[in-house]
Amino acid sequence: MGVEICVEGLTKSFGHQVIWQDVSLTLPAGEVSVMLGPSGTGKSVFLKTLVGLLRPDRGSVTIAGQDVTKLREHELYEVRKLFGVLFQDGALFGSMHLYDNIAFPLREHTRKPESEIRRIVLEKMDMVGLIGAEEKLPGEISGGMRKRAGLARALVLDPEIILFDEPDSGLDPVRVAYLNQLIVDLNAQIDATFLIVTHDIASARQVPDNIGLLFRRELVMFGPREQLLTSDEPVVRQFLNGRMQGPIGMAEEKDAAQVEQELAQLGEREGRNAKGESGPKAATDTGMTPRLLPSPGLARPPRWEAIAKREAKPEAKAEPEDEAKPAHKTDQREAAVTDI
Ligand SMILES: Nc1ncnc2c1ncn2[C@@H]1O[C@H](COP(=O)(O)OP(=O)(O)OP(=O)(O)O)[C@@H](O)[C@H]1O
Repeated sequence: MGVEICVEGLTKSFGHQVIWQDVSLTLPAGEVSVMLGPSGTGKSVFLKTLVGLLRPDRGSVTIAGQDVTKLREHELYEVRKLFGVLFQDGALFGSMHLYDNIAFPLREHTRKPESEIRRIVLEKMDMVGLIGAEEKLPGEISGGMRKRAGLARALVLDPEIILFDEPDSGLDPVRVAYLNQLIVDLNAQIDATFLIVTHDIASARQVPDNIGLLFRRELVMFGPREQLLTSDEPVVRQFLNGRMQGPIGMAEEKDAAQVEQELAQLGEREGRNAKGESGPKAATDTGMTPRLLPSPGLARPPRWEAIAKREAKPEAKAEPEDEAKPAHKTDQREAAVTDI
């Protein structure tokens, strides 16, 4: 299960406001990818464009041989069946019990008998740890439970692709940790292609196979997790370390002189020069974070062995030919598999 999503030269604007341009990347089938970026850089717009809810100005989104951007409404309806989407608040119907909320897509899109619907709903509720909460209303449960109910609903049509829009927003750190484990376990079980938009750096470091970063109306970088975690690109380093020094400002971009001065000061502390290039002591915040593994007893997808080997020798990734490049200029997956 799981299908590849191939995005090429995608540009989206609203009126004169360009949201992002020339975005190219491949979300590999069955893998987990995370999209990061400061607020307002168009991550949600990107998700909506993948599902065909928004039309781009230029470019293509190829899924299972079809360019989503060119499809008519009735064709999009079919392609959307490949997707499960977990919206920020779970997007549950407030007046429906969880059971009916989760059964909703099955009743809307299939002709399955109620006995079959019951089997599927209970199976998905079990997967997200919600057995026993069938009769609860969304208003009676915690935010974490609402997210899990939204996830169960996203799963009922057995999607090949699951999009998560800030699944961790509004959750405490412990609930986020449980949710991350659930995401990793689900991916191991159903092997669908996952794309997660998040602001939670700890999650972005541990959960995905691939990370992308949107900034300044473009995709700064997209590539395997270890390449971004060890990258010297100033925007990537600033974002993954959640600090003020660097090109990303409070509300807008900073001017070049200010960025240079900040990075020089930071570099003095960490042994790097103003461009962010590494010196002997620069490893402080570019280290690898251990990957979150599926729970014991879950079979790991076949790609895990290759990824584990690759990550076991991240120093090999630091060599120039293996460096993550701006995603629209090179195919990151080629670089990713060179030493597997
Ligand atoms: N339908 C729309 N019409 C006009 N502008 C829109 C529309 N949808 C989004 N935008 C604009 O696109 C920009 C990007 O919005 P988006 O919600 O995708 O950002 P984001 O990166 O997901 O932000 P956050 O991290 O804060 O959720 C914003 O300036 C927003 O106002």
